[in-house]
Amino acid sequence: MKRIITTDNLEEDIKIESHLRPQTLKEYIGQEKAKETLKVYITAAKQREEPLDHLLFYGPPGLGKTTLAGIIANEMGVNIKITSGPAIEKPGEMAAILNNLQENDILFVDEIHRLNRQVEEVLYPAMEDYAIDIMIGKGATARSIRLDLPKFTLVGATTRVGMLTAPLRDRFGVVHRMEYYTVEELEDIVIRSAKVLDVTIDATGAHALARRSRGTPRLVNRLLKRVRDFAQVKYDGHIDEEVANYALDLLEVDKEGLDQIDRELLEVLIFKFQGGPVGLETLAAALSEDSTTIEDVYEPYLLKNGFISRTPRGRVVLEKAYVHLGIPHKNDEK
Ligand SMILES: Nc1ncnc2c1ncn2[C@@H]1O[C@H](COP(=O)(O)OP(=O)(O)OP(=O)(O)O)[C@@H](O)[C@H]1O
Ligand SMILES: [Mg+2]
Repeated sequence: MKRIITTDNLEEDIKIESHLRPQTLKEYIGQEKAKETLKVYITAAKQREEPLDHLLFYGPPGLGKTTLAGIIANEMGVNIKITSGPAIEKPGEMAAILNNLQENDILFVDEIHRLNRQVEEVLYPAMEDYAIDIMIGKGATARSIRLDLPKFTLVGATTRVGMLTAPLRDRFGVVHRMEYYTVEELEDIVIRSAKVLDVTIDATGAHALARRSRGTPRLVNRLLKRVRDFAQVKYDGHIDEEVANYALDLLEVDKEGLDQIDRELLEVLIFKFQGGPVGLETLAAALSEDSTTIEDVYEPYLLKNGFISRTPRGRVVLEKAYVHLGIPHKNDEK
């Protein structure tokens, strides 16, 4: 079964996401700290007619990294070239991309932690000196020549900042961690999206969707889209709390935004491992999931919301999980 609250970019999102993407910093809701500093950098760079410093955004999927990169290009009035770590296989491909940029352009590299080492090395001089070194000739006559590049800004995005090599990370002038959104921010986002999609939603409906969206704009938009169908077919096209809850219950997304898989993870921790601590690999095996998916996709939300915690000896379940799942907890053991 496809997980509705996966934060992955599903095919259904791609169709609507392009419409729903805010185009300016003003329309971009939340991430106040990032916005404040970006505004200053953008204004300063424009005044000096220079490119922005290289920027790295990291954080869980669906929090608006790609959107923000597009907005920055927009606000700077420059072009953006979009690519991703796994898409570039050879150093020559990276060199060609860089060489085709125009002055002050933005190169957005999604999943930048997945660049291979040789490709990554092309970026070092490019980021530092706006130049690339290319080898010409072979064997004894081989030599390297330096080719100047237009001044550009690299915007990198990653869900796994820990996997970035130090030389790459150090070349970013600004490193920003994306935060989960508050319920209020998600309400604003979903109300805005509803306008774009031409559906009516009231404050109670927006609240119901926002609460179950795990702090993630991509999810609140996806839930909106699903709920819209229910509203259209079973109600008169208007989304209020009742419609939202009805649809979300059918989709098995609970009031804390947890779905079947989250609950299963918690139950496995509780029943199979007596609440932990249990190592990531062991947990992954018990769930038949791979450990990176657990670490990148499931855990961040559970950690952030106090359902589990990470200890040096492994993951442990917290009180809140027992309460939420209605499982009696043997507190006396502690
Ligand atoms: N701050 C925001 N305000 C309004 N809408 C937002 C905001 N951030 C993200 N969105 C919406 O959420 C969707 C997902 O955002 P985006 O694709 O930028 O996430 P991402 O962090 O790049 O995810 P991934 O890591 O999967 O690439 C977009 O369609 C966008 O409309
Ligand atoms: Mg993205």
